[in-house]
Amino acid sequence: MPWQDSDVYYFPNLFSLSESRHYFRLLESLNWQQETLNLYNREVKTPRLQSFYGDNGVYYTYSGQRFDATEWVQVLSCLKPWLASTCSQVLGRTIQFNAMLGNYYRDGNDNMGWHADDEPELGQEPVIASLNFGAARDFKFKHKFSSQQHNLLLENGSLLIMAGKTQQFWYHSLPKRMRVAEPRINLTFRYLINSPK
Ligand SMILES: O=C(O)CCC(=O)C(=O)O
Ligand SMILES: [Fe+2]
Repeated sequence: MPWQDSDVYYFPNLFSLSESRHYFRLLESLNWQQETLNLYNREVKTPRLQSFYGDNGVYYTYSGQRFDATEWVQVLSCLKPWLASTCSQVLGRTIQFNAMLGNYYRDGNDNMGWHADDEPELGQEPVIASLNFGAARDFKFKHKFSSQQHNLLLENGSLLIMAGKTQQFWYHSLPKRMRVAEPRINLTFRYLINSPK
């Protein structure tokens, strides 16, 4: 995408309709959980389900809680090297992933608020490869220091890659869409640099 301070690529139809359906069905059986977060002493349920897989010992911290990765399962072990080589071709350097944070949006009410994936464990200029299955949903970008905004429709069977300075300069979000009745599964493959436990 030709946006300033960013390195964003969108590939629709990376998978055919029947491949996407097949993946959606397989991915429905990941260990989806609705996390409860403590925000200002109130217990708040995240407005979506999440799952977290990764190499042995990989974890991430979020809102003061620590999440340890579940061991890889077959569908993810297959997607991971294939996605890493796809990203390596796109970016022209070797890309690896050691974790996958998944999001399950049950319908258009489920959403994700504005954030940047800029935690220290993601390192400088992280590469985040995001696969989309099921309902098409709007995905928004908002520049951190100017008024620029962009909208991308993330369709069934598509890939979004965010790299370079994207997380440093932009927030992104997945807003509610009341008219969407179907579920959506999103997989974000990442590389986490963990300090020793
Ligand atoms: O569901 C999406 O496409 C957004 C996922 C996301 O931004 C994240 O997991 O950090
Ligand atoms: Fe994100």
